[in-house]
Amino acid sequence: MRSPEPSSPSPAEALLHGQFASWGTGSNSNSNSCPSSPGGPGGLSPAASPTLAPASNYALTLTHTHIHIQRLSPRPGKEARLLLPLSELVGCSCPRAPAPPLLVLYWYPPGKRRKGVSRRRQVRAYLAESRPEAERWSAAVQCLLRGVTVTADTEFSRSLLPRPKRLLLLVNPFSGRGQAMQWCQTHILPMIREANISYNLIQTERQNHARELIREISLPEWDGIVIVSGDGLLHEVVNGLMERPDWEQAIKTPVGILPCGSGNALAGSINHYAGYDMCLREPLLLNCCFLLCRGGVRPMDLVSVTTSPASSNSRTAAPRRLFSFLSVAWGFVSDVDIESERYRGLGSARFTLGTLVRIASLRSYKGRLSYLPPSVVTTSPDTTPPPRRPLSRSITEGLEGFCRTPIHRTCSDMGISEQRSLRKGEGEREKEERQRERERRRERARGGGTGVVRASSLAEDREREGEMEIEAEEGRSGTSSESNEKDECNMGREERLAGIKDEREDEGIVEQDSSEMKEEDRGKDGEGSSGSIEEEGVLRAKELGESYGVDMGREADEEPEGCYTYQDNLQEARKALRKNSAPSNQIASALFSQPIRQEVETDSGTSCGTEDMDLNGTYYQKDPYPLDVSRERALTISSPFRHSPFSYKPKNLDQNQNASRPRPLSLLQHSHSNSLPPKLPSLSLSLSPTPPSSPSCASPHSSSYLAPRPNTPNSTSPSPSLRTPSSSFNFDIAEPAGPLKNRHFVSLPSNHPRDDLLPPLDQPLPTRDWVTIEGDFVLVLALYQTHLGADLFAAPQAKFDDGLIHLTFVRAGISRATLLRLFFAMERGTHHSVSSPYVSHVTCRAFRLQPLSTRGTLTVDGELVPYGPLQAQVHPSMGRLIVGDTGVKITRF
Ligand SMILES: Nc1ncnc2c1ncn2[C@@H]1O[C@H](COP(=O)(O)OP(=O)(O)OP(=O)(O)O)[C@@H](O)[C@H]1O
Repeated sequence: MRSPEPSSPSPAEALLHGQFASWGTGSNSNSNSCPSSPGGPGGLSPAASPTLAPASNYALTLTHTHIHIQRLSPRPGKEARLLLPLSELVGCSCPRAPAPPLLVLYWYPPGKRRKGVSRRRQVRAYLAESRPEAERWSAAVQCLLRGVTVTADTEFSRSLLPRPKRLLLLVNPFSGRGQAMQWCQTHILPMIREANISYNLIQTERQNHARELIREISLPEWDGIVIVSGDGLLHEVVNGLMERPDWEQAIKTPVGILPCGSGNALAGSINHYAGYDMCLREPLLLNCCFLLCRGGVRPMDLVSVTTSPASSNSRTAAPRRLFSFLSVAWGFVSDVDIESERYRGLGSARFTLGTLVRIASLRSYKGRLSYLPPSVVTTSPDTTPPPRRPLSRSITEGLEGFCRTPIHRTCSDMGISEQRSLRKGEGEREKEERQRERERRRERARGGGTGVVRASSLAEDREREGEMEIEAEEGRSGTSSESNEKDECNMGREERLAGIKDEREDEGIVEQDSSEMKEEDRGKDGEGSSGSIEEEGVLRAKELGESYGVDMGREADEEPEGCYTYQDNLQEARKALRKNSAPSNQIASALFSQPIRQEVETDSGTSCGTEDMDLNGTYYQKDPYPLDVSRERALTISSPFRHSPFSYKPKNLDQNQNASRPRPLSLLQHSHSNSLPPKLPSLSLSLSPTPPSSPSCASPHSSSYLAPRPNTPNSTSPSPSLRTPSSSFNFDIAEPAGPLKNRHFVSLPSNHPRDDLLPPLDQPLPTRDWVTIEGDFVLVLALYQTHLGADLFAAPQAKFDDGLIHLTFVRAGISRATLLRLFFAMERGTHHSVSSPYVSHVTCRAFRLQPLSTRGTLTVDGELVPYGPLQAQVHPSMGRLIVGDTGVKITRF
């Protein structure tokens, strides 16, 4: 028995006091197995009661915060006391007659404070003297759990209890490793029922199913909408709410998340906010489910994101607006997110693996980032009262025995049709659309696609990084922007031409990375020169540990705090993979299995490989679209969702890969863009207010303050799409990098909240207060929650409703070791202390991102959006999130 040295409550504290007998047979009483949750397996059946005899007697005292349990016989005494905090209870019940008069407590104490050790479910049952006594106790405990004000004089009865909360559970059976339905059976539904919450569970059948449902349901019937999935499904729900005509009211519906995806960023933030240790998988799920049952709601910021139109016919298409609760990512982060789809079977370890693979072939992207720093940061408390929800009908399906039967696809009395025919139609439409898209690409290819690409040697880059770091140290008083500008000025045209010449000489080397390795090895007098260029991207990652070991050591010398070698990084990477408990053979098979080979074949065939060979030169006019073949191949990898959305069976790795959501499975095949690191320091930063001199700068391209600096690459050789000044922003700047999900965008209601800090996407930004940075980026990440994944504490300062966007951007030139270190530090949230002149963390209220590289990936909440200019503004406290009861003053849902 847990005995945290409880002191006996004073009589004044006691709300109730009574004597009970234990329930069960002797020492087995009050174990986890007896009794189980109401109606669940092993539940209390009348037949069971006569065989079980009371074994011990207890005195129970209920206070506002605890249930004090003192064993009276046999062996009374201090050690036979249990203090059961109400904060660890999800519910209690008193089973109906003819079951014996029991008080059943559902207790989920946290496990030991070790990562991954989860809450343990304990069921404690006490036999009351009479049924009314058991019911009185049950009502009293539930009143306390549900925030009903009570005193010692209160006459406790069921009538004091508010009606049970009703939750709409939306389950994506394919999220993460496809365990959502299984976890519903084993963890989620039992706990929700123990908390006396009514629910209606619907399995989504396809993409946008949740979005469509949410647009149409009658919201007052629900106290909350809960996603049993990853962050992607919540993105659908938020946008479904915002697409309703009554969006203003609708978006105030509390939303919650029970993590069954791979990233589970929001769940990680909720877990952190509750003060729990970082955890993954079932422990995380149990924590979040527990918090959900406790039922606290907090305001949550939403960010309105305006993206480029998806259609390539941008003249007619309008920018699209969507709402985001988590992140906008460009470059490294979005690449890893999308490309690691192929490792979906690994669960969250897919991101670790994806990170290693992407670091092995690092890219940079040319672009322009503008942001509006917060002048006065105010968090707006959620003052709006929760909407009243008239009880129109009971939606709780028969709970009794629910867990014994397999869960049906929907447990609903709402008459939601399966829409199978619609799905079929959509499949065909999608196919046609893909065909059309391919045609368009071929046409463009014939016309000559363009790309701005370049590369340089890693060794040179390291040197530059070292210099920059020294500079940054010396001139700490100045900003990194100053040093960058200084760099820019120092870098003369001749030097650049020489650099270009050097790079040209490197042509013919298979891959940029390989060339980097060779150069690096040369720089090391051949030391550790593995020389051989492995075709496997991942082999490269592995080799890096060997062939870069020396170099990383050198970097460690340059950076005194880091006796952190690449070997260490790899060690840590391995540990992380182990921690994520993806079996090593699974990871190995993911590393060496078909998808990657496929990628390599493609690489060495016509797409990336060819492109990467050319990357060694400077800007170049690409040959008519060498990517087409591989692209087509990539695009024809279809989602199994379309084939068997209902099947739910254990998957092996391949099946898992196939069962992933309909995202491009092989974006690596059409990987493309600028290689890293760039040879020429090309960052330019402009701080408004240095307003454009005249209103003639209608186009950001022609704007003086946004115009590329004289020595920036696109000023020397801009790609044709950038060269032509236009009066407005050209959405044709890029095409979507891969098949966008089968999204049909519904026009938003006209009375939507305005982005008052932003002009339309095709207009120049305001001249005051904005900061603009132009150059080559490795990544830009805008985050508004603390976590980017359940184990990536990427924005430690973030709060659900701080009214801020937390921007992290990493500029080209950063070394692989530093980048890897940054990501490992991110697990602990200590990455802000990783000192590198290439890494910046700022907060803002709005930002605009203008990719100038022709291709890349952009994600919003981890979902692919059309590649092109994008802008976003935070709308403080617009939504409401179920975060649980964490001792903070909160509104209950
Ligand atoms: N039944 C379904 N079949 C196919 N796709 C679905 C289905 N239900 C939802 N989806 C789509 O799949 C994506 C769901 O992914 P989700 O984010 O929930 O899981 P995940 O990607 O594993 O987790 P995370 O986003 O945390 O990494 C969403 O974009 C959603 O639109």
